[in-house]
Amino acid sequence: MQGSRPVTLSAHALACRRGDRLLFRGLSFALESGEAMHVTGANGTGKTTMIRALAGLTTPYSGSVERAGDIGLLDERTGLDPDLPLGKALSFWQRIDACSAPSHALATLGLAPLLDVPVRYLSTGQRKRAGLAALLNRGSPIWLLDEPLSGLDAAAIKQVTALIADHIAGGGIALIASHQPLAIAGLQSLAIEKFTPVYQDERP
Ligand SMILES: Nc1ncnc2c1ncn2[C@@H]1O[C@H](COP(=O)(O)OP(=O)(O)OP(=O)(O)O)[C@@H](O)[C@H]1O
Repeated sequence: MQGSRPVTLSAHALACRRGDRLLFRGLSFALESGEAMHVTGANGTGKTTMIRALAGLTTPYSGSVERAGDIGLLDERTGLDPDLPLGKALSFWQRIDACSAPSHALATLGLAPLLDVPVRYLSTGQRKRAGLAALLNRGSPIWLLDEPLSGLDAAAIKQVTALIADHIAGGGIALIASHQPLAIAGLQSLAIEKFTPVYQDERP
């Protein structure tokens, strides 16, 4: 997949804010080909915001992001046309991305029986698996996964965990924000702490 091109993702002293509120600051990490990191933190600490900054979808307040390799983002939006049958919705991106045929991903994720079902009729877990199929088809070396296990049953959690492990074993990078434990060997971790501003009372 990655060939001989280097695959890296790093952040240096990253800080992000939403509106007037600083969510976190001073986040640094560096991932290379074959490495994965589990990002944890309480609701609202800024995991999704960090992923969006890493993907270039939002500008960090300060700090920097560097990457070598294409990004594949999985979040709560599948990017699949809700009115199209699943098979056609996936094929649309196949043509745009000039990526591989979706059959492998469909079989792996148990989606083959759902190809004629409009995306809007898919259940939460089916939609999540459809988003993963689109991600697999894209073949991007750097995966940014925002809660990839939410809404999945036990069997699907195993399948998706195995897919992430395969991706890393194939030389990819995965950064995974998840409230759930991840059974992936060698996983690094990054805990985002809630930022508490320190106010200096300058009154006499
Ligand atoms: N568009 C927005 N405008 C203003 N504030 C926002 C916006 N989107 C998110 N926020 C706020 O930014 C903070 C961080 O949100 P974010 O979704 O990054 O957290 P999270 O760690 O991913 O949370 P969760 O674990 O619940 O998914 C939250 O307090 C949220 O209310």
